[in-house]
Amino acid sequence: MADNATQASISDDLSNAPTKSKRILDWVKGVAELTKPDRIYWVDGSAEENDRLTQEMVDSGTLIRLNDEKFPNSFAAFSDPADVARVESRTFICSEDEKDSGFTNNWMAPAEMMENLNRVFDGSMRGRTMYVIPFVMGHLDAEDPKFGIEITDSPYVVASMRIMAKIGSDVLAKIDETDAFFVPAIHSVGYPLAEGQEDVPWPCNDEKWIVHFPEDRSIWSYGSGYGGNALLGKKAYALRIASVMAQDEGWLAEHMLILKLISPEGKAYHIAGAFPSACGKTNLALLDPTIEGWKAETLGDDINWMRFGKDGELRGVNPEYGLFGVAPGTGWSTNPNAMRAIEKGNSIFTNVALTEDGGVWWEGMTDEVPAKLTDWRGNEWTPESDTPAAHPNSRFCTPIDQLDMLAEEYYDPQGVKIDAILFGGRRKTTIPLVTQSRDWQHGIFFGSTLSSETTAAAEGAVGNVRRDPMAMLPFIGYNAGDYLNHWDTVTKDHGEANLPKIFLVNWFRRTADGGFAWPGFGDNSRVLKWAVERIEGTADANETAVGFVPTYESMDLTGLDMTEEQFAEAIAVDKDEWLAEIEKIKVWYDNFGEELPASMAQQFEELKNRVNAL
Ligand SMILES: Nc1nc2c(ncn2[C@@H]2O[C@H](COP(=O)(O)OP(=O)(O)OP(=O)(O)O)[C@@H](O)[C@H]2O)c(=O)[nH]1
Ligand SMILES: O=C([O-])CC(=O)C(=O)O
Ligand SMILES: [Mn+2]
Repeated sequence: MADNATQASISDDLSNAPTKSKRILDWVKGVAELTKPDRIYWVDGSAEENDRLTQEMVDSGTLIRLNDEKFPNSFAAFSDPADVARVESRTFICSEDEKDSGFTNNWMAPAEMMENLNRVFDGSMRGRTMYVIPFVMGHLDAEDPKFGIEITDSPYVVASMRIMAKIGSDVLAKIDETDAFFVPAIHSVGYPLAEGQEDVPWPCNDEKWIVHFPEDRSIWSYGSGYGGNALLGKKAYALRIASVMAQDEGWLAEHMLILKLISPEGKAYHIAGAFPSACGKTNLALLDPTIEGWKAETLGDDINWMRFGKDGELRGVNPEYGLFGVAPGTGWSTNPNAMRAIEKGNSIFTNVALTEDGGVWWEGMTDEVPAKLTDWRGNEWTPESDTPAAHPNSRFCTPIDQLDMLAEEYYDPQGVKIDAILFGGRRKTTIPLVTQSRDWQHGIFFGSTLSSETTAAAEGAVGNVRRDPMAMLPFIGYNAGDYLNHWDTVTKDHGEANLPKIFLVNWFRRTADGGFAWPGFGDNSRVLKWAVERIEGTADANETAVGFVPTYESMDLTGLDMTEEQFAEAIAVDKDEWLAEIEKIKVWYDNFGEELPASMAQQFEELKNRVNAL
């Protein structure tokens, strides 16, 4: 399109915008002047619009429509093989002062970063449509709704954001009506099209920038179309920017699932759990308890915004509308609830394998492995192939209300009272199956020293132990020392009685012969039962140097073939392992320097003394 004609069409798109807000129009206009798209499209969020956009993506080869009988209204997408996960090395927190970003984040001075961004975004949307997506994280009728507007040149992002957040006309109307603050979030895949140039199914750029400006609460993302890099309501807003808002406003934005566990007597407990990416949040959130009479319902599988209620209790809300779950390992035997939700359709799968009858498959979905598949790279695949059929970080993106087990409190803007918090990671050794903290401070210590072997959810080597405080290492939008301090100060005045009990869990410990020490998945309900019985004061525990672990008798192992010796292996506290762990914690804590809260330094000293006395 000639430049004059493009400009005319852009000004039409602006004058026909569904908002009269000068603030929004000026911003959108400015982004269009920089990125130079062919047109601007205002996303209304309707089903008709989604049908149109997904059909366009089918026609252009970005999406494959799945067999409608097996997966209605569902699509598969395949990313560029170099764009398969969050890119932590290219993720920045650009505070004015470097100190406010801290050692866990990449930093660049805002002015210098803006020079970069102005360079890469200049003309980055040429030949494309610029979509404007108004969205809200959490409830539209919350007391203080958290709005955002994402500008993107990726229709895949529009369709995925529609699943993950509440988007469209109602949201824009509410922003207008209340003149509300919104987080401006700008995303470009960084693949402009020259006149006549043909597009590729998954446009992206080798150069990537995932940038957050905490002071003005804005987000710029360039070069990737994938997951947390591109769906900016999720990790970028609901964790990185929200953690900064939470620090200012006195609440907590956390990387946690929220589960409602109901006892045989009908008493409900709400359990939050912070596990690093690909360490079991979605699976626990969709738990199918294996113990008689206990039931579970889901509130959230990834993000938990916690505020203090009027009676001083800590309440949690899930700000998302969809599940963005790791596909491999999600199957009929491990997670039937996810499978039932997925089968209802309305989903986008990314980097899974395709079956011959127009369905999808991934490792662990069914016990039987299909004889022939098309793998995530588009190659023919058989069980003899030596690469996985689905990428290890392949994902299903599915509306959360398709879960049969969704708790009714999911719809309550006040959220639920959190009774327990679990911190968990993936550790082959050292960390017992479950440990209750000695008190609230000791629980924060659990979180601050949380560690896990790295997974495929982020680029880089898999399997190295790294510290991941509160499972927030890649998501704390400010100085990590200030973040630990915020956990401490924001909860200080509320008293142990109002605060949740804290537990450290490890579903991934290995036995001497290399197998898992604990069966995991639905059997994790046994650990949750023990935890709520600890809250009620009815379950026994042994006090160890690292906290309270269950006695063999106190853990309900009915129906499990687990001897006392095997259980002892799962909960063992080994002096040599802990001496080594203490050394590693020291190295980790040294990073904080002056910023380490005194209370955590003290917890560390106390742990050291207890372990040395073993
Ligand atoms: N052995 C074992 N594996 C588990 C258990 N729970 C989850 N997993 C596996 O861990 C992987 C990731 O699980 P998810 O529940 O998707 O992890 P997540 O924390 O939601 O991941 P993100 O969405 O990246 O934040 C899958 O391959 C699961 O099969 C468990 O209890 N035991
Ligand atoms: O953000 C993503 O791409 C997916 C996700 O949930 C995570 O990595 O924790
Ligand atoms: Mn998940």
